[in-house]
Amino acid sequence: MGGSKRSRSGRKRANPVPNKISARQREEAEISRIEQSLLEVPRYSSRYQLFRPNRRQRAKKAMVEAAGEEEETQQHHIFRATRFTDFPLSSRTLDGLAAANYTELTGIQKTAIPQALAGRDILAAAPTGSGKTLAFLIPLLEILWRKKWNTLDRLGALILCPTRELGIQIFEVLRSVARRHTISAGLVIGGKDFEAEREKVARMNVLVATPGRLLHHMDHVIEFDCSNLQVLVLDEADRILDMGFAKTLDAIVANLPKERQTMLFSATQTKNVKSLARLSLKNPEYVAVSSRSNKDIAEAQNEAHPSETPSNGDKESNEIDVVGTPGGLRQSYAIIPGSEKLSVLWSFIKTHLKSKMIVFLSTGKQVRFVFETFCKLRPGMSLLHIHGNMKQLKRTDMYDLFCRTKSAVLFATDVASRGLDFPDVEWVIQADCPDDVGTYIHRVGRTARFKAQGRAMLFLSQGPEEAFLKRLESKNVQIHQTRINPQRITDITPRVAATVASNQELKKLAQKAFMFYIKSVYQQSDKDVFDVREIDYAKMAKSYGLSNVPKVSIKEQNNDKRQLAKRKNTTVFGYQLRQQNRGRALAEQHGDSSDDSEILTIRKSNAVLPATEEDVDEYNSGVQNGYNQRKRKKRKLDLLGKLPSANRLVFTDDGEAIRAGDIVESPSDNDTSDREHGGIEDYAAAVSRKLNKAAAEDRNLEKRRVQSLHSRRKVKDRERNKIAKERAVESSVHSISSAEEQESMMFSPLGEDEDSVSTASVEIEDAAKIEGDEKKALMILNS
Ligand SMILES: Nc1ncnc2c1ncn2[C@@H]1O[C@H](COP(=O)(O)OP(=O)(O)OP(=O)(O)O)[C@@H](O)[C@H]1O
Repeated sequence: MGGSKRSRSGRKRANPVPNKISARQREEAEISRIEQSLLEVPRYSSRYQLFRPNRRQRAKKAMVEAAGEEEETQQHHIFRATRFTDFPLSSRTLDGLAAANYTELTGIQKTAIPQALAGRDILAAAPTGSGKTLAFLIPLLEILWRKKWNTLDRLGALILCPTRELGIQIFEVLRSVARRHTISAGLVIGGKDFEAEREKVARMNVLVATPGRLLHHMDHVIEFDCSNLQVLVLDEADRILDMGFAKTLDAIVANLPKERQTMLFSATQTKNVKSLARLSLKNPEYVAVSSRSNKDIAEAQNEAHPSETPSNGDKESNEIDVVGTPGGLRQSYAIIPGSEKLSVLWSFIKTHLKSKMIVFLSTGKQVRFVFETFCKLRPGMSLLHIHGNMKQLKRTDMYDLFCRTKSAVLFATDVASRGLDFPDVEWVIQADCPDDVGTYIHRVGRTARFKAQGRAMLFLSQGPEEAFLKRLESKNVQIHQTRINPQRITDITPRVAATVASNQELKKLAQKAFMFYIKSVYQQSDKDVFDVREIDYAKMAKSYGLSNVPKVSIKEQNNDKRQLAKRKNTTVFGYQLRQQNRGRALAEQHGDSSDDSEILTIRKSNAVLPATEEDVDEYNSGVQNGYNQRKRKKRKLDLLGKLPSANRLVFTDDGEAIRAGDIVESPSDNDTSDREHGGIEDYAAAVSRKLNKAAAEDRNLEKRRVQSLHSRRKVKDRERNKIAKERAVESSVHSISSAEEQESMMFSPLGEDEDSVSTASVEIEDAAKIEGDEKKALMILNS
């Protein structure tokens, strides 16, 4: 056909595209240029190290430093980048970033992106609101683009995050920066239509997912193939790696190829080698960036090496690396009596009517109670609430509404504490003390995001909670005391009491909020900070508008996981895994189990329980196990005549905790004979008496059953013998049987019949009747 065409005029025209490069060729040239420049990206490893260097590595480092090579590697142009355009990125990604108004790099983006682009495993820690999302999304897009990923290649990248709202948020950012890429991406989170997702999930190249829902797809969608996965990202990695998600994560990782790039991001990064080992990281780069002036603080952390042992109690000190709070954040705390918290909170809201704030509370029940009560008291600004047990649609509505609104209060559980990027939040109030420093860091991180300023206020109850300040101090969290002027506090207790008294629903809610709060304090593992015995129950109940203190009983279990594990001859880890399956406990912890009973039974656990409703959703496989365990336990209790354990703690109406074994109940009680005891020995004797009595009853029952079985069998035998005897007579008449047979029949068990007469007279009468009938029949035959 030739390389040229003729024009209409007949003149020979040169080929229009002899030198023009096709789009494909251009892209290939771009890929090879980028790959070339990434070949030289040096590792940080001589400065940023996750694992303690061995002697040889230390010697090598010393040599490198002596030769001044260290300086040289850090001078690589990629480390001097300040804008996205300084990085070797595809024009597709750069266009997407520009369109979304991202131009300058943040600290974590500067340090993490080059290492990630070079294909290395990464453990990244940077303060909240410092742009970690882009730090993993950009490399992920680039890696798939360089590999020319398309639909036929199936799943190429997977991003796991702990909550649904965070999943939605990450997906939105992905959509905005990947607008010029041709890959497909999907969002897989709980609370959405599974069937609708299942059709699409297998066709996606990138998935943003919560662990439970993803595992559900892995288990139920045959076509869902992850064997080609290139990149795995764990956002809020320490949360996903903790005990709450352990089982699900392990199951997910088992479905993924070992040859992949893994990236972990969080503001409170885990350095626990054991939990990291589950991800099979390959020589990971540890990238930590502090808030202050966005400078890397890896040098300071070089000495702080990860713990090899699972921690007990103070989780942060061993496992979690806290890289500080955002630079624009001012933090303060106030010490107030627990019973005055609601009044102080109300007064605070009333003096900040134009602000946008988040109020964190421990349980879903408290969130609902405070929200409903404050709504009724009408503070004069919008009130919203979000917690794990809300319907997903309502949850998303609340999230959207709070994002859009300029001034409002959002009452929330820790479901909203991680990763969420609500714009322009001015205040974060922690009305209840957070579980640990990690939770504190994430909660306050909902304000002062990126370059914004923000304020955080922590309410600590007088007493043990003040010890939380020491925890913050140990992690260099700068926090200042604010003294509350009593003159400026409006005591809302009478108004709350009147509102609660006039509304039965609210009263029930108040009771539950009270009980679940006590329970949440009791379940905390840091006993120096959280102590139920220090709570003034009467005052606390009064502040919730209740005239009586709701009864709360707590079943105490052994405090020490290790001891328990030892007794059960299992590892601590094994014990913790079993603990996670307690689905109901999870639901209760976050507020909204369906248990309406007045008396709440609390089982203590030191295991870190999943924190959100989706955990419950996602651990539904575990729920069945928990249910069976509870059923077994209930049967055991029934056997004990429903006697409680001697170690159980029971709270009196005055809030005093006493052991069940030490209770002397009133004579009016039904079980007085057994329960009137003054000490553990009497109590044990009572239990043992009860058990012996139950065992004796069981034995009698069994004896009677065996006896009746015997007598029935004898009657049957007798019947059989009668018939046999008849047949023998018959055979002698007709000469059918042999002589031996006749003999055996004649001497067969006739003697026993007499014994059984008394026990089965009715049957014998019948047998005699049959005998007579048969004889008649024979006679007729013979005649
Ligand atoms: N390079 C950038 N330029 C401008 N804005 C940015 C940049 N990187 C991130 N941001 C903005 O900063 C905010 C916080 O980012 P992001 O949510 O990624 O923080 P984070 O570190 O993941 O926080 P958290 O620890 O709470 O999850 C977002 O609003 C995001 O749009």
